[in-house]
Amino acid sequence: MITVEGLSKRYGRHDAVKDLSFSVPDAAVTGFLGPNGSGKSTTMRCALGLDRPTAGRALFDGQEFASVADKTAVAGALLEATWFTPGRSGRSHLKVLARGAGIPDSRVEACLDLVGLGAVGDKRVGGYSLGMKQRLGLAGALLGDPAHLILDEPVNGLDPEGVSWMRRTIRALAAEGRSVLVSSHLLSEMQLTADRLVVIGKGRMIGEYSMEEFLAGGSRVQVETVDTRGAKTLTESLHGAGFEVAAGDGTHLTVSIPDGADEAAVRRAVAELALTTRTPVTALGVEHDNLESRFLAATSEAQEYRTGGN
Ligand SMILES: Nc1ncnc2c1ncn2[C@@H]1O[C@H](COP(=O)(O)OP(=O)(O)OP(=O)(O)O)[C@@H](O)[C@H]1O
Repeated sequence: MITVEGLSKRYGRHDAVKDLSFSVPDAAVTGFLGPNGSGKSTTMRCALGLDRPTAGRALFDGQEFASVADKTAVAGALLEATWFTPGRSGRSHLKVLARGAGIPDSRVEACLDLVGLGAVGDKRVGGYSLGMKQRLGLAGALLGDPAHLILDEPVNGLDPEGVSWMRRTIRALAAEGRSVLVSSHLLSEMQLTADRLVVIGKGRMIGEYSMEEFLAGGSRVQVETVDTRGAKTLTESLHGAGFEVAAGDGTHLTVSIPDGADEAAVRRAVAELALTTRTPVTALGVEHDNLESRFLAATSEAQEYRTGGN
């Protein structure tokens, strides 16, 4: 387990992260989410001792990384600015890392195969695509067969097949018992990859949740009627039955499903009211919040950089 305790990092007068506390349990994938500039990379660097926190600490099974003897067996990291010598081959890059850490060359071959670079291991890293570099970075992180993994934007630059491969690999690495902390801006992908979420904004904690908890509630029945008269009639009868209804564009209704309510029962109740009020309906279905809509709602106050007009 990785435990982050009251971590703060100040650059000059700017708090990059402030009093972050969360945990990254074993045998699970913990997604690390936050808008651009919210402090994810800073937190990861501080946890790994690559940056010195202004306050607080990160513990790997109770020990600070700086005081761990066998670092490669404790934590492996894939960070955004992973540096490669362009003229060196992927295999030779890993061999240099492995020798520095007293890891046998046989492990280099195993890691190259694991990330699917076995056939191109002798090619110069300078000729690798961004996706291949991400794979090589992951191979480097896995050399010491670490108990904990810290991955900053690992799907960055991967094509759809690569993204799906990375998801399966990350999940398999966690299933072997590792704790995995992974950041990504690809929220639909994160929804499929992570078991838990740590959400931050402007360097502060927003919350720590199971994926289920984060996505809970937030579902509604969407109804489309043929005309505005029907929509009005149905809205009135839904109100009469105690439902919360938001009107859409005249023929569209959104009926909230209360937290903990049986979705199918609410959908049936809406359909029955449409029938009893003789309201012709062209569409009726349940819609769920996804990670993206939940994330945007959770971090709306904490967006450091916004797109013009939004
Ligand atoms: N070395 C540094 N010196 C000064 N400020 C820094 C430094 N590193 C990061 N920052 C600032 O700290 C804040 C957090 O940056 P960080 O890169 O950790 O965010 P992030 O959540 O990883 O962002 P992104 O999602 O864009 O990668 C930002 O305001 C950034 O400008």
